[in-house]
Amino acid sequence: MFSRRKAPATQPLRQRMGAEVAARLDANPAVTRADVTGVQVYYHLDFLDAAQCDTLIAMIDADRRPSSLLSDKAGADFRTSESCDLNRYAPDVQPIDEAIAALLGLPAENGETLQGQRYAPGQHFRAHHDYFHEGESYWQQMQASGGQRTWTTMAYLNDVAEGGATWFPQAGFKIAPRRGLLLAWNNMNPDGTPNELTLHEGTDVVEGTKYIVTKWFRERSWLKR
Ligand SMILES: O=C(O)CCC(=O)C(=O)O
Ligand SMILES: [Fe+2]
Repeated sequence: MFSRRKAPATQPLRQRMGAEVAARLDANPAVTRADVTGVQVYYHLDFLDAAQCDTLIAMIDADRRPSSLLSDKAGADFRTSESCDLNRYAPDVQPIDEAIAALLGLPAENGETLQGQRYAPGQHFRAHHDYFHEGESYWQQMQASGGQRTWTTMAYLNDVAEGGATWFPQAGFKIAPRRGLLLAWNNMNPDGTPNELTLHEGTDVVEGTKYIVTKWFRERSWLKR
C-alpha cells in the first residue's frame, strides 16, 4: 500500500511576517529593495552612525571568542571567525537592538541576542542557510525557543580594504562591507517554507578586518517569559 503523502503544513505566521515586514521596508524611503529574484532582500545605507559602529567594534574586540556552529556536520574550516553576544540590556546596545526591531516592525523579543562577528584576513563563514533545518537534532530545542528563523538583519561596522563580501551564490547577489549599512533578508518563501535561495556566505577577508553585527528574528518570542 502507498501511504498518503502528508500535505505541507501552512505557515500563516511566517507568511504574514514576510508580507508585513516587506510592506514596511518598501514604505521606508531610507530603505532600498535589492534587485534579487526569488529572495526578499533590502538594505539601509546608513543605518548605524560612526559612533555606534565604533562602540560595537570595541565591544566585539573586548569579548570575542571562536564562532560556533549549530550543525555538527560542518568541519572546522566552515566558520573561522570570532563572535560575541551583545547584551540587549547594555546601554549602548539596547537602542540599536530596538531600532532594528522597529525598522522591520517586529517585536524586539522575537530577536535573538545581537551577535558581533570579527573576521581577520583568511577568515570566512562558508555557504549556509540561517533558517533551521527542521530535520536536524537541534530543531526540538529551537522550537522551544521561538521556532524558525525568519528575517536576518546584518550591519557592517566598517569598510574592509579587500574581501569579506556577503555572497548569495544561488540568488546571484553579492554585497561588499560598507560602514553603517544594514542588510535585511527573509529566509522564508512567501508561503512560509524555508527559501533555499537564501544560501549565503561571508567570503574570505583578504586585507583588513571585518566587523559585523547580526540579528536573527524568530517566528515567535525568543525571550523566555
Ligand atoms: O559575514 C557575513 O557576511 C555573513 C554572516 C552570516 O551569514 C551570519 O551571521 O549568519
Ligand atoms: Fe548567515
